[in-house]
Amino acid sequence: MASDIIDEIIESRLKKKSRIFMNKEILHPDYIPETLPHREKEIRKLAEILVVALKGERPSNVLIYGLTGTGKTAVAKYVSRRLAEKASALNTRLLHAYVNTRKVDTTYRVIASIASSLGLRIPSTGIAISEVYRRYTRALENWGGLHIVVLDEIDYYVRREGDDLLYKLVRINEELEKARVAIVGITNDINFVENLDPRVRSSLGEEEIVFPPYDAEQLYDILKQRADKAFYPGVVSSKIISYCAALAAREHGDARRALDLLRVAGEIAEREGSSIVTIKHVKKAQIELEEGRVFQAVSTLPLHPKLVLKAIVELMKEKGTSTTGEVYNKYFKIALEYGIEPLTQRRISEIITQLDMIGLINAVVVSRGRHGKTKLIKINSGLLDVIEGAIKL
Ligand SMILES: Nc1ncnc2c1ncn2[C@@H]1O[C@H](COP(=O)(O)OP(=O)(O)OP(=O)(O)O)[C@@H](O)[C@H]1O
Repeated sequence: MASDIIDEIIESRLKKKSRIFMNKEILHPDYIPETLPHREKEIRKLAEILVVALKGERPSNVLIYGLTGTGKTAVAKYVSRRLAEKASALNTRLLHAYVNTRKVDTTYRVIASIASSLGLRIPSTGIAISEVYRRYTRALENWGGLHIVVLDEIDYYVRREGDDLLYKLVRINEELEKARVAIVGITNDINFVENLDPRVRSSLGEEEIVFPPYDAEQLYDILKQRADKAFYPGVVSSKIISYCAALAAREHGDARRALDLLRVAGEIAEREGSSIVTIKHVKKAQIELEEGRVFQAVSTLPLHPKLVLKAIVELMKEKGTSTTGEVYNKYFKIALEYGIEPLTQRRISEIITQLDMIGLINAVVVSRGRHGKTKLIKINSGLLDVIEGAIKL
């Protein structure tokens, strides 16, 4: 029986050609288009810093910041790839490495990944980090060229592993005679830089480029360029593109979010057997994406914030709203039920503020007359089930 269902799905999905997507890959966040509209200034600035590499000189290290989805990764990959292509045509020794240090999550793997772009094969375990580093330095020196190393999402890495590796990398040129390394660090956390070791900060930020958020018109152009190649003609009207652009512009001008919205709206249209994408599909996509984000945010919370959220969910279900004191009492009980030592009320107040900042709850300060102030805490009722489902203890 079950295999019949599978056969049926395979038959209907694989054999039926999409009427919506001509090439869905084009809407994928990792896809880098031939041109990046509205990033000409940033491309020019990064290329002007790095171009000296083609003359064999070491470019300054660069720190790129800007909010999520402002094209930092796309621009850094685009410029370093184009320079490497040019270098190969000119017979100049220039190679580039790109590592997302949030995904490649240990120091060992980060250096191994950087080294692999020089053709080094580092075993996945078994040698000391210092040895991997030594092999990388030796390979650089034997090769004698310029290595552009793009380290994306470095704030995650530094929070997790500290800034030792960055320190080593920005100092590596002192150990090298023939080869040179230039670092391009990318982060969307503006405060991150302030917490760096001052020596790392001054070397890494020899040059800084700030990426501003996109406005609705710029997002329109970005979406239009991708939509023209991703969808069959007539499937997505300019009204739909404007609508997605306006929604994403309202939420800090994030191109990734705008593209996700368009892609998911297309998927919903396809699932529903429609031949065009409508505003209704975009609205549904918005809900689907929001639920996905909330689920992700909740499931990656540490233990105590999860317990606090569980307390708030239970109070929401019992009485529709709650105060800081009630949340603490409930949290206290739940923690004991799970055999976990409860934190102080003060820590719980901080956690409530953090949950509010992430947008999982809504906390408003209210006066209780002589009894001072408290917070009224609520959860958007549309998200209650998703949040509850995501709290796994
Ligand atoms: N100017 C642009 N033209 C075309 N596509 C763009 C442009 N800017 C961003 N994008 C696309 O938006 C998505 C997100 O961009 P990107 O990954 O570069 O953002 P980011 O600033 O690095 O964000 P994050 O901090 O989340 O990594 C990618 O699919 C990228 O191709």
